[in-house]
Amino acid sequence: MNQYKSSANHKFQTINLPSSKSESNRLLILSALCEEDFEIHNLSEARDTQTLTRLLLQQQTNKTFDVLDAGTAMRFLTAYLAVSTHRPVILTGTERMQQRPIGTLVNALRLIGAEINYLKKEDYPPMEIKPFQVQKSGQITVPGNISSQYISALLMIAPTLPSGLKIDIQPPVYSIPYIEMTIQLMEKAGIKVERNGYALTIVPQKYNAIIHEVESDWSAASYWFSFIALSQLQSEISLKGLLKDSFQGDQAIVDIMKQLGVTTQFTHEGALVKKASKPLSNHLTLDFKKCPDLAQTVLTCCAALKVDLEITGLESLRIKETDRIAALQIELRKFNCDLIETNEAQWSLKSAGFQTKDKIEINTYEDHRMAMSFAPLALMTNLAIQDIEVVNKSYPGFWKDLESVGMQLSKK
Ligand SMILES: O=C(O)C1=C[C@@H](OP(=O)(O)O)[C@@H](O)[C@H](O)C1
Ligand SMILES: C=C(OP(=O)(O)O)C(=O)O
Repeated sequence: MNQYKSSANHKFQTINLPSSKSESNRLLILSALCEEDFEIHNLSEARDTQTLTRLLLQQQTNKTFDVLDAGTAMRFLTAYLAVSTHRPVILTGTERMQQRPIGTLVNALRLIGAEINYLKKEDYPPMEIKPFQVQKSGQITVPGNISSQYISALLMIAPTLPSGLKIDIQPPVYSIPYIEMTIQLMEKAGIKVERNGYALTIVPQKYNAIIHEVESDWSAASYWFSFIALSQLQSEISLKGLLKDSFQGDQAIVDIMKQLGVTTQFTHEGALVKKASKPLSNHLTLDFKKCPDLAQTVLTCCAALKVDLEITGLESLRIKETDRIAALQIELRKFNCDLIETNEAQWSLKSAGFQTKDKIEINTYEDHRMAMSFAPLALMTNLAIQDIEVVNKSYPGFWKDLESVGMQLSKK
């Protein structure tokens, strides 16, 4: 058990954020698909990225590819191995990974011509992937509302297919910024993606090697925005390496936090984040379809600020590292707040009753974002956060950074 306690004074601080996990994982796959290696600077140190790097390096010798709990690595490697392995291989992950569906992606790949067999349960990892023989189809339809990672995975392999690929994405389309990020990085590597609404056409093309500097991670930055939102008026923090014109959709945190009284000023170093006022309203309406990874940060922060929410766009949270909706419901209850499904795909957060006790224990459900999203609430009470190593998935330096701004950690 690990306990966090706030300290009184938070003056100006600088945080060296981790670099983007999403951008890093795409660059690794694109580099592997290119005949020459990319020159990638500032690659993420997240466990997910380290795992993907290691698995790609061991590609020639590995029989089993274990992605642990890395969803993007699982989805991207499924497509990558389906078109590039020269011998049958096994792709697997943690127990939770074996509960995160992959059937939609596998169906699309099978239509294209891939040979993939489930080893335990239909539509879920682990799978055996055999060498690709001939392309059977150059056109697939993929639902847009399960995981954008399937679409990114298909997009990245598309130019390497003998006949290219037309992907028809069936609306509604969730996590659009992640699809945009994939396309933008592919375009940077010289690939042309023709767009006609949600129909994307990629003719056979070769990737060009690129030099790329990975930006700081906006999802990781969100915990610092929450930290400032819960701090005293005028508190400030400098978040290094954040770009205003980012590849990442989670920069949406800037506009969300503005409504909670937090201002953002971009400098040549990154972003200067300041608590300028109290929340502008005690009732907000927010949609997380484009930024699902911000949901936990924003809901915990709003609960602590006693800001009620009407929420949409949480559906994909059920199939992430844990069922994030259920996890939030249980943990927010400990602060006397309720997250209620009011209608299908609509939720309300009732925050007015927010209260703390001397010490509150937070379970993290093997989900890094549960740990990091509740951590700023240690400004208000003692928190005993379970299984703190969970943050290594995306932000290994999180607790050290939190200590650097004056939070006290005691390990028990
Ligand atoms: O492509 C990516 O890098 C990601 C896409 C999103 O997943 P979904 O598309 O499954 O929502 C996001 O939640 C995940 O953390 C990273
Ligand atoms: C959902 C996430 O990651 P993944 O799907 O890659 O496991 C995340 O980092 O919040």
